[in-house]
Amino acid sequence: MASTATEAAAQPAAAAEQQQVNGNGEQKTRHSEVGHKSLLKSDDLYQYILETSVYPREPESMKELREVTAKHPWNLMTTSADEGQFLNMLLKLIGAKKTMEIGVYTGYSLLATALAIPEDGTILAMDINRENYELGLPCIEKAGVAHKIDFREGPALPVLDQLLEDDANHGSFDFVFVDADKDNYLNYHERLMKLVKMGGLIGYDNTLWNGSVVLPADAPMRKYIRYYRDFVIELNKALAADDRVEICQLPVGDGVTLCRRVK
Ligand SMILES: C[S@@+](CC[C@H](N)C(=O)[O-])C[C@H]1O[C@@H](n2cnc3c(N)ncnc32)[C@H](O)[C@@H]1O
Repeated sequence: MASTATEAAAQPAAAAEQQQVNGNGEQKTRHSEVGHKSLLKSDDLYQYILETSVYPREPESMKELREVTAKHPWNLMTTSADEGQFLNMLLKLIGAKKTMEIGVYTGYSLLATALAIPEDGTILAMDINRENYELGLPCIEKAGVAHKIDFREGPALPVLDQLLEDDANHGSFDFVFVDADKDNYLNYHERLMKLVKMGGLIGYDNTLWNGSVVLPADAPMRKYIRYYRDFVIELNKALAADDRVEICQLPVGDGVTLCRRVK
């Protein structure tokens, strides 16, 4: 179960050791630390993407929500602006109408979704914490898209089980974004495979888990990174072996794996 407090304790992306050869031909170890959680390990390149392609096109309401979130102590949990732009484009491309989000926090990915779906589109949004959702809600209301959102406070798993009791919900969702407790992703997956329509998409966030998926088990890692690392590795293997979905793992943000239901 994710602890928001421990997630909040997250520091910027992990420090990286780089081997470099200096002018005298000597091997040198350079210690570098990037100040963002994108897996693109260059501040300059990442900033270039944000400043060239993301911020100039970011809707005003998303900018406001990002700024509100930046003042919150757990702000490292938020979906990044480039990932928000990606989700918004993806939802438009697939023409998503009935959607779901597990893990809302202050609502940046939720607003990216709400702005992408049509006027009569819906988002069933779940989070154990309503307070954070309410922090971003004024920006969502100002954008005129709050009517699309059905927010449920509490753990997501029982809500999914409840949905499954009604046959009408089976195969009915166009898109689901999962960005919550990593130790439950496989439990979500089994349920979502029944709730998402054939050809529908599930996006799992943080599937590269701060780069820790390729670190040796005994490498130094922050406590919460270590705790979820094995769950994320297990998820990635399970999704790769699951013939009910086509998959595509993208190095956007902290890694997003898209699953398209085909069975
Ligand atoms: C990484 S944040 C979500 C970020 C969000 N998508 C955004 O764009 O800002 C993870 C969220 O999952 C929520 N969460 C943790 N466990 C949960 C559970 N069992 N059910 C629903 N939400 C949960 C946390 O309260 C937290 O707000």
